Amino acid sequence: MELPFVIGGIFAVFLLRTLFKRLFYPQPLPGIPYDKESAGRITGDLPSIASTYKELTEFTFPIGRRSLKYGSPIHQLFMNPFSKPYVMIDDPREAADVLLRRNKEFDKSVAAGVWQTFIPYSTIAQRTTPEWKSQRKTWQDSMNPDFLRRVVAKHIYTAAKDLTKLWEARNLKSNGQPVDVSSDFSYAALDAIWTATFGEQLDLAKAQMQMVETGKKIKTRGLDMHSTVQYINELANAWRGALWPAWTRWRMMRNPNYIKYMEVKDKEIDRILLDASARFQKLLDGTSDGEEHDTCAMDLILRRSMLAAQKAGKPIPDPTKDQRMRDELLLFIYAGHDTTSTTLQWFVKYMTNNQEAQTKLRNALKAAFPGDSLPEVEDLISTDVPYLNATIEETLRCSGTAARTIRTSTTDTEVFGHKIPAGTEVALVTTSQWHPPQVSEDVRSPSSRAALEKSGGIHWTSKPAAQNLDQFAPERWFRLDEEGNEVFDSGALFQNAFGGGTRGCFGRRLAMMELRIMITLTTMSFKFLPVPPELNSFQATEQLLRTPRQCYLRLEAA
Ligand code: HEM
Repeated sequence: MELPFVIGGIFAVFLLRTLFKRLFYPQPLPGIPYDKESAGRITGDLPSIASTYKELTEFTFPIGRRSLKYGSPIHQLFMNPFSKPYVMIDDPREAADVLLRRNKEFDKSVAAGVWQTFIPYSTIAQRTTPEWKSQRKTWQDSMNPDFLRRVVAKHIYTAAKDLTKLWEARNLKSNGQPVDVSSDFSYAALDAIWTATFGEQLDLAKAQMQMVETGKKIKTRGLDMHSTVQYINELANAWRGALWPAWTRWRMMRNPNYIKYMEVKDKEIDRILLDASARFQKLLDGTSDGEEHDTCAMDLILRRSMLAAQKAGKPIPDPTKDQRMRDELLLFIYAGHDTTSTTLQWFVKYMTNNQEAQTKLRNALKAAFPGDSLPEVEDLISTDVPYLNATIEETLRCSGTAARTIRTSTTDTEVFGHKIPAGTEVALVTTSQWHPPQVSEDVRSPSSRAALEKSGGIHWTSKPAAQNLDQFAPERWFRLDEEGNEVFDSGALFQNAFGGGTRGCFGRRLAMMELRIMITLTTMSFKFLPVPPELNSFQATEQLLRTPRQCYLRLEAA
């Protein structure tokens, strides 16, 4: 064969091979550590993620800890074939900086996923556009502290009381044996967020109590709604490792279960919206703006939109046709249910395993709310109990309920001195559970450096609060003030559990109120006694959230 043909052939094979690799193999971002073996296969990190998941039923924290192995607080993962690498930022300080101060370079990620499929018109599924801002503005007042105190708190309080009654019933039947309470939290949290959003009761904890007392299964509308809501958590798994996310979504939307749950959910929303609209049509007589009739977040928004139409002389809009309103209401339910339920499950586990902290918390609550009965709702939400605040912060830190929060770079930028091209998905660690590898100050962003200087120049890992991070210790959230008094310090550590910045958790105030009420009523009503090791695993099952695999309690009246 002629030499030029041979050379040409070799060149063509080389070219094809390079092209094939470019098209099908992971393309690491220069300078950012990654797993070499993963980069050498089309499926990237998927096999190692799958095996980690198989062994531990979670992957975000264990894979994130690779940063320790690399000695770098930033690394990259090849999560989906044929797509760009994910950049993992495992440094709480730089994560907070991206969330709080770098909104011009990073926006909420809207990669095709569970929200984009299930509730595409809700705020969580959208980039931060002018439309998003206007939609957020419409809902802003539903998280106003006065609205929460006046309208929402009593609903959460009722749900928390129902939970304590359910546990009284469980305790009577249990003969001192441990009982699985994971679904109790799921029911109580859905009871709470459902009434806070729609003003109607689902009475899930009450239905459970009836079942515990009679030993018979019952079927209620509330239980149907619970299964519908739970379905979204299961959906999250469908995207993990999807070769082609758009195809996964297409297939899912044709799944009979998906269709069934969608129908149930749509029917229920239609009914609720039409009932509320009819109620306000009778109430809005033009003499006042009707604020006193609000019973929940939906009422506030619906009444205002009806009032605006009335004032403009336009026909009252049909709320069932308002896709943005429907999806935002559902977002309240989905984002506000499992998150609080999961965090509360971790809370009781930390209490069970830290009896001293539990006693301190109960004593602090009893000192704040003296007397034989539980505090009334007004008293409960207006009294500051520093040890309760510290326990909540520590629970959020240790539980890592939402393990990461994701941003997309909107422009070519840098993190830790590494180039991050526009359109890269950046996964930010939400908890301070270990010390990240150290880097020199000059590779941090200017805003990160300025923030350190402003806060006194001490790096967080050298603070007393940041020692023994694997231990549950509410005390780390206290500092001494000028007079030498111990005071609660919410800034003792970086707390990214709710994300942050413009796109941080919208329901944070509601969530904190709910944690406050649920924790106070349950801790004042019961002692959480130690449970045997075989029911005391701290392993998590990671779906959309990190949920404890086991959540058993041995209760005793406090
Ligand atoms: C302990 C409970 C909760 C935790 C740990 C939690 C955590 C989070 C996190 C990590 C995010 C992403 C933030 C980001 O990307 O920066 C988020 C978003 C969100 N959360 Fe929560 N959440 C909780 C409770 C709630 C509740 C009760 C609601 C009720 C309405 C809620 C509504 C939302 C909404 C609407 C968003 C989307 C915000 C946006 O995209 O702009 N969350 N939450």
